[in-house]
Amino acid sequence: MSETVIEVRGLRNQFGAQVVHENLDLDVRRGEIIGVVGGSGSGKSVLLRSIIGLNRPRAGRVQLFGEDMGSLGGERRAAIEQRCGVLFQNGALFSSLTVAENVAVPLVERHGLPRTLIDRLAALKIGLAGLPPEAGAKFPSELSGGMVKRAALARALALDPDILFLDEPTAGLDPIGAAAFDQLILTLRDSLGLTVFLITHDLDTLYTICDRVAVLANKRVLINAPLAEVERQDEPWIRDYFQGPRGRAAEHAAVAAKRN
Ligand SMILES: Nc1ncnc2c1ncn2[C@@H]1O[C@H](COP(=O)(O)OP(=O)(O)OP(=O)(O)O)[C@@H](O)[C@H]1O
Repeated sequence: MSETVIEVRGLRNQFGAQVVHENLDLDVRRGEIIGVVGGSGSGKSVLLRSIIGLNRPRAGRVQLFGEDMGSLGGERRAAIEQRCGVLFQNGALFSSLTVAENVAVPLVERHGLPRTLIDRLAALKIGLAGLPPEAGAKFPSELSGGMVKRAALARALALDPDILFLDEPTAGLDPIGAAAFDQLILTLRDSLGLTVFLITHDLDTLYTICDRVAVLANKRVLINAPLAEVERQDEPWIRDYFQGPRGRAAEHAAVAAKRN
């Protein structure tokens, strides 16, 4: 079995009286694309933020690459954080910077590299994310929704991460744009050997690119397994989600795509 790169144990998150996670466990293996699903407000983004250290849990522990993030400090922690690239829900690009400048931000912050090298690396990442070279000079407001996602992806790839965290990357894209983005994630995983933690509501994404699916409900991960196994669970949320009309349509589309 492949190495576990993210290990979450006994996680508890609470805001005021609202308990979002209680005794939550999750394992993510090297090289897999894991799809994280759950109802709105079930705590998917809070889980992501807890794993990358932007949210301090009330209890439990998060290990990345075998290191306990709660007890690490300083340079060691920064070195591990650098191995994580994140694409936030809305892209979170700086609107006053061009795409190339946005992609350069992590390179400038972390490396202190010469400017010419930073510019070349930024151009490389822009290409990796499937954008044309001229997109580098544009501002986020000049881009389509799909291009904004790709620009944010280029920035997430800036420091050559081992794990890519994506929070609803295809939300707001048309079906063709969403399918193209899915294929890009798959290609990047295969070519760069990434592990991908992907929050999504997009059933097509689950059926086409995810190796395993983690379902968040009742404040914890109910199941973390290949889709075929998840679908068979007799649990109300899972049944409604996968056996409803949208779930069935996505399944049929995936079967038809594999046949062609
Ligand atoms: N910083 C915070 N302060 C207070 N409450 C918060 C904070 N962050 C998240 N929450 C609450 O935690 C719950 C889970 O939020 P989260 O954003 O993780 O949900 P989600 O599953 O990602 O939802 P969606 O699918 O709608 O994006 C929500 O009720 C949210 O309001």
